Amino acid sequence: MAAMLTLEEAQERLLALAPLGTVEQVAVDEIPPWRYLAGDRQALRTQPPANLSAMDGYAICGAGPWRKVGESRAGTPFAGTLEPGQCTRISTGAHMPRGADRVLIQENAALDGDHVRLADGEALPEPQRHVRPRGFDFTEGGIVLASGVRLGPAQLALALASGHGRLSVRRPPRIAVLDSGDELARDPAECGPDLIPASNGAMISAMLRPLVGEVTRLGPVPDDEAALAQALAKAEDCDILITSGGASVGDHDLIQHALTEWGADLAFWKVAIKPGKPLMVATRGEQVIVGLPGNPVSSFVTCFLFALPLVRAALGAADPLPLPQHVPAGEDLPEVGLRREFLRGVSDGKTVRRASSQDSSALLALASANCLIDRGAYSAATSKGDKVPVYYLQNG
Ligand SMILES: Nc1nc2c(c(=O)[nH]1)N[C@H]1C(S)=C(S)[C@@H](COP(=O)(O)OP(=O)(O)OC[C@H]3O[C@@H](n4cnc5c(N)ncnc54)[C@H](O)[C@@H]3O)O[C@H]1N2
Ligand code: MOO
Repeated sequence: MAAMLTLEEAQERLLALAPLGTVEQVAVDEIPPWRYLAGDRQALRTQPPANLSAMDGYAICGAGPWRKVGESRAGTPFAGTLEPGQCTRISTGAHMPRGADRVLIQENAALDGDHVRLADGEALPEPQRHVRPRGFDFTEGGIVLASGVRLGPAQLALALASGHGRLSVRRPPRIAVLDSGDELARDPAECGPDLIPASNGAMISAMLRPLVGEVTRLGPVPDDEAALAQALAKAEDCDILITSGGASVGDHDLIQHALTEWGADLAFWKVAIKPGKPLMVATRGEQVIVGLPGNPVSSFVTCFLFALPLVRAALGAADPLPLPQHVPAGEDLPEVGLRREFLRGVSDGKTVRRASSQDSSALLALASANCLIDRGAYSAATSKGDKVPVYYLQNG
C-alpha cells in the first residue's frame, strides 16, 4: 500500500495549489459574507477626528459652578473657547470645546437656568473623564486591515470608518461538484430498492456555496467511463472540481482513471485520517481537483478539512484552515491508531461527547453532531474531563 500523507502534509500540498482569484474592487456595502482582503489597508483618516465626549452632559472648564454658554452637538461643534467657570451642553460623540478637559455627566449635575453645579454628594470628575482622545482608535496612515483578513461585519465597518468605500477582494473560484455511483438515485422519491438517494453532491454544494455564491452540480453520474467523461467535459471552465465517490480501490472506482483520461495529473492520494483515507488531489493545468471519498461522512469531513480550506485559500484567506477549540471530554475516549481521527461530536459548549455512531456512512449521527473531535494519530486513551481539540461546525 502506498504511504499515506499526514493531514498537515496533505493540507500544505493542497493549499500550495490554490487557484488565487483575480483581484477586483468592490463597494464595501456589496461585499458578500466570505471575502478576504487582498493587500494591507491603511487608515485614510484619524478616528476619532478630535477629542469627543463619551457621554451626554456638560463639558466643563475649571471647578464649578459653571455658566452654560452654548452647546456642542455631534456633528455641530461649539465654536468658542471656554474660560474657567464656563461649560457647554454636550452630547455623546460631540467635539470637546476648546478649554474643556472633562465631562460632567448630566446625572451628576444640577441645573438652574444657565447655571450648572455638581449634584449633591458628587465630586468634580478627574481630568479627561468621559473624553475619547483624538486618534485613540486609529490614526491616518496606520494599517487597520491586514491582507488576507476575513471581511466580516466588524472589518467592513472599520473599512468605512477608516475612509474606504471600496476594498480589493478576490473573485471566488468557479466550483463544480461531481458525485458518482451506479447506486445513486437523483430523485429520492424515485429510488428503487437497490438504490440509495444521492446526497453527497447537495451536501458538498451546501458546504461550499456560502463561500462562493454558486456551485455547478455535475452529478450524480453512473460508474461508467463515458458518463464520467461527458460530465467532466462540463467542468472545463471550473477552477476547482470536487468529486465524491469512486476514490477507493474497488472495481467500479473509476474516478482516477476518468480524471487521467481527461488530462489530470495525480498530485497525491491517501491521507492518514479517519474517515477520509482515500482523499485524492490532482491538477489539470491551473485547475485543482479534490477527490473526496464517497462515504457520506467521509465526504463531509474531507470537504471540511480540504475543500473548504482550499476555497478560502483561493479567496486569499491568510488563515484558511479551521481553528480548534479545546473542550473537556464528557466521556473517556479510546486510544487512536495510525490514522488521525475526526470523531463526530456533540458539544454543549462546556463538554463534548461522541455522536451515537462513528461509522463513515452514518448520516443520522453526522446530522446530530455539531463538532468534530480531533484525535491525533497514536493518541493514548484520554479520560473524561481531559481537554480535546474540537472544530465547531457552525460555519460548515
Ligand atoms: N478494500 C478496500 N475497500 C475500501 C477501502 C480500502 O482501503 N480498501 N477504503 C474504504 C474507505 S476508508 C472509504 S472512505 C470508502 C471510499 O470509497 P469510494 O470513495 O470509492 O466511495 P464509493 O465506493 O463510491 O462509495 C462509498 C459509499 O458511499 C456511498 N455514496 C457514494 N456516493 C454517494 C452520494 N453521492 N450520495 C450518497 N451516498 C454516496 C456509496 O453508496 C457507498 O456506500 O471505500 C472503503 N472501501
Ligand atoms: O476513510 Mo473511510 O473515509 O474510513 O470511511
